[in-house]
Amino acid sequence: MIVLSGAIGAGKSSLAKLLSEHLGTEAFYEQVDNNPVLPLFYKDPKKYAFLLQIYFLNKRFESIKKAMVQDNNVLDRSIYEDSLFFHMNADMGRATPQEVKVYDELLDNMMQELPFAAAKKAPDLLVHLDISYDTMIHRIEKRGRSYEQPEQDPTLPEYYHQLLDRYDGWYDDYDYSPKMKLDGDKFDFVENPEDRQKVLDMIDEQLRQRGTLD
Ligand SMILES: Nc1ncnc2c1ncn2[C@@H]1O[C@H](COP(=O)(O)OP(=O)(O)OP(=O)(O)O)[C@@H](O)[C@H]1O
Ligand SMILES: Nc1nc(=O)c2ncn([C@H]3C[C@H](O)[C@@H](CO)O3)c2[nH]1
Repeated sequence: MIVLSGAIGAGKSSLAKLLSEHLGTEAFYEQVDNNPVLPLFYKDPKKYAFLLQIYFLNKRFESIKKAMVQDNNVLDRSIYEDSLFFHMNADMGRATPQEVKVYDELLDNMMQELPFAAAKKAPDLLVHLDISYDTMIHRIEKRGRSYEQPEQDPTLPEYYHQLLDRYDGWYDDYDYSPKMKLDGDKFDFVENPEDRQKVLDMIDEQLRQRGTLD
């Protein structure tokens, strides 16, 4: 299983599609457009942060169980990033210490139940898409989900800045599996065929080193 990570609009879903087609495997996407809690969360984060987190945790767990049955299936966000989001929101006063405790214990408990707890303890590779604030905003605008637009809510730019800051430390500390970082500002793997090929070559190389690609 290959896991993609990165902030909002980093290009995870786009790369998941590209990579899974290239490898002939299956991609598993985060529940966004059909997520009934996400718009509620952006409208009233304090009320819905915990519920949204439980929603994502449940869906993520379901995806991981399906994705891990075959080498090189692609997951478009890691379960570890859910926790990053939630702890950031909690530090912003949007969840109580009790909610954080329940979440952390539930996550811990669920992780122990994953089938790979017995054999493979983690993804085969984490591919992190690193983007700047300007790229993030540009992509959020390009994609156009109404509740994510900065003009909808004057606190969103600060939320996005904080998220990117946390991601830097998170990637440096991540040690559950081999990892690689791609410059998401530089490589336009969505529009530019040359960039697409370069990115796929870099990932293939890592997979060969891990023994999951011939
Ligand atoms: N490397 C790239 N170069 C140019 N455009 C890109 C790149 N990656 C993504 N995009 C564009 O940015 C937008 C967001 O991309 P995508 O939905 O893949 O991001 P994501 O990381 O899955 O976001 P989220 O976590 O919010 O779901 C899309 O419009 C996509 O076409
Ligand atoms: N609060 C919160 N916790 C999460 O675990 C989480 N995971 C994703 N998201 C939001 C970011 C994008 O708007 C959108 C798509 O990634 O969903 C989250 N929000």
